[in-house]
Amino acid sequence: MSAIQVVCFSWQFTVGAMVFNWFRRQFSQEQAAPSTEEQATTTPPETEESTAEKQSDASPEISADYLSFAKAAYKNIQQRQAQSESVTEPAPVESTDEVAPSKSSEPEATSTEAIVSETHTTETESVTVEDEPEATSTEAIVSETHTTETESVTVEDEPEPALKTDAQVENVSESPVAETESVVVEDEPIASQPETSPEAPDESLPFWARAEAERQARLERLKATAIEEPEPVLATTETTQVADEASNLDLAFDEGFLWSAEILAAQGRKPEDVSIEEITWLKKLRQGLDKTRRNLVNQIKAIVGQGPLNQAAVLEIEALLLQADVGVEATDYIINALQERIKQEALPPEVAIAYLKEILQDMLNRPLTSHNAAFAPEKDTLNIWLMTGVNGAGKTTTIGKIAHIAQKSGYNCLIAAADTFRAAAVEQVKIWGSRSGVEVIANPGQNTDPAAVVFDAITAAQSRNIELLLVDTAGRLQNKKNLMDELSKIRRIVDKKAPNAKIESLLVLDATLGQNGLRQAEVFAQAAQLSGVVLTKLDGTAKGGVALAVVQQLNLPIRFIGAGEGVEDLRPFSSYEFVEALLSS
Ligand SMILES: Nc1nc2c(ncn2[C@@H]2O[C@H](COP(=O)(O)OP(=O)(O)OP(=O)(O)O)[C@@H](O)[C@H]2O)c(=O)[nH]1
Repeated sequence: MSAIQVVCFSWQFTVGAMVFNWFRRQFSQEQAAPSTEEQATTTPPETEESTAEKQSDASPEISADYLSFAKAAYKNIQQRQAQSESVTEPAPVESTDEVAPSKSSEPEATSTEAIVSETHTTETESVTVEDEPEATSTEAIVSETHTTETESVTVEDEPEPALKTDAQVENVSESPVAETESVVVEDEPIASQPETSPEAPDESLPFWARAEAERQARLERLKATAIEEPEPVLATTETTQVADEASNLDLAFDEGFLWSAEILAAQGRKPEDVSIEEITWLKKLRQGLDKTRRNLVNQIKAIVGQGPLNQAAVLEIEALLLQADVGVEATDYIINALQERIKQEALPPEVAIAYLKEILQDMLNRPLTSHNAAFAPEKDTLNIWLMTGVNGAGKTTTIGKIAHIAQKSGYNCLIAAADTFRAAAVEQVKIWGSRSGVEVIANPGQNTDPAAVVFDAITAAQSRNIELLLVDTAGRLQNKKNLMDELSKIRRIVDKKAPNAKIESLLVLDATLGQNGLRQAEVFAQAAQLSGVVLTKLDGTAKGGVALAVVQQLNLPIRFIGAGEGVEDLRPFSSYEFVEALLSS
């Protein structure tokens, strides 16, 4: 094995360990594993309860705990990045380029080549594409304040071999924070670890440790049949040690980092499990919902802060919700629920907002009673996700982004370009496929039968042990009947050719269209046996409230949300995180 290959493999290993698995984040709670990757989505009642508690209990002590959590999380992120960089440093750009054409088995590290197969019977077209660097938007900035001087540190998560960040990472590793990173774990008397007292969390413990202890206790009660995998004491000791060290640092975090860390802490996450990718996404989500929040929340806060709701206040809230495209049905529901509680007593604004959060989260989770709570492709099985939606909603982009998440999360993925109605759509999906290093099955002819493409794609998927087949479908045909016929035909082919596959039919909806998008949705709902929604373009719209209208009117769960055009700008939906971002101060 050549030196170049050795470097490349060790680099890939590091990348594999570092890359955040968004699908696994969804899985973990379902499996009741003691990993800390819990999602509020899958346990709404408990999360709601704890959310409300936290909202109404924002004492200075808790704030201080959140701050130490953020510091510890930041330090851990730094530590991981420094470690990863020390391994990746020897890999120069040239060596990656050299290795890439040899088709390494790890597309993430050397995804410089993607093959697009055409389903044309006689012709197979290979397209080599250039390496698309990983999105570098995973950025968290904190300023580190030492007694006499202030130094800015930029941490940039760069799971891919982007040498341009060397300087930044060097900076980090040279900083005083990095110097204190060596963690001593032996002989450190740890008086009260969360693991040792899950039943009655010690009040003197930091907030995140109490949340973790409570979570452990909950899990103990719930998972009678689950495999017990006690957390190694070493890890806990390490966390505590890091937290202690970190809390001694004088760090001034940017608001987005702090808020994101709080959101993760509130879900029982431990500081060492916080990934920069999650922080970056949460910051982006909150920023994206800024317009909706400004229009909606600040005004609602002002109204509910005035005392018990009177008729005029109710009308005002109603108008605000309708303006945010929450829709009539969802608005009625929210107003009724609010009135139920607030008309009798005057609540402080924070408590009223906490209650509003509970109502919204409850609404967003309601479709999960009739659909799977956890949403991720099943490993070692063929999962087929049919993507539907009108042209321009972000369907192709969404397919590309999901393919990217799937690749990074270790799934074998394939795309079927079955939107043959529009020639450009096939080209577009090929570009996205190549960005993620995912193969695209297409038919070069125009207006060819989309069902034939789907048939070929399933055949290819079955012969190659593909775990996730993403099918792009046409969004606009000459008339509604044609559209319905085509979607029904595709569905028939899928059901017949892959009877054991796990099938999802996802509607991609453009949030900026608000209520108009929902009217289109109804057409698709009839034709495509929809099982979920992907809400795109939440960034920069004042109509973020449409998420509530979607679940209320369609009774479909939101599975992903998009908040940007980049490949990293789509993530699995968490009702807890969405509501927190929507209603945060
Ligand atoms: N701001 C923002 N733009 C997005 C988002 N998702 C998609 N877009 C943009 O929306 C436009 C349309 O996206 P497409 O993926 O081409 O939409 P489509 O539904 O496949 O439409 P056709 O390609 O016409 O079939 C593109 O310019 C995307 O970059 C998002 O979450 N935020």
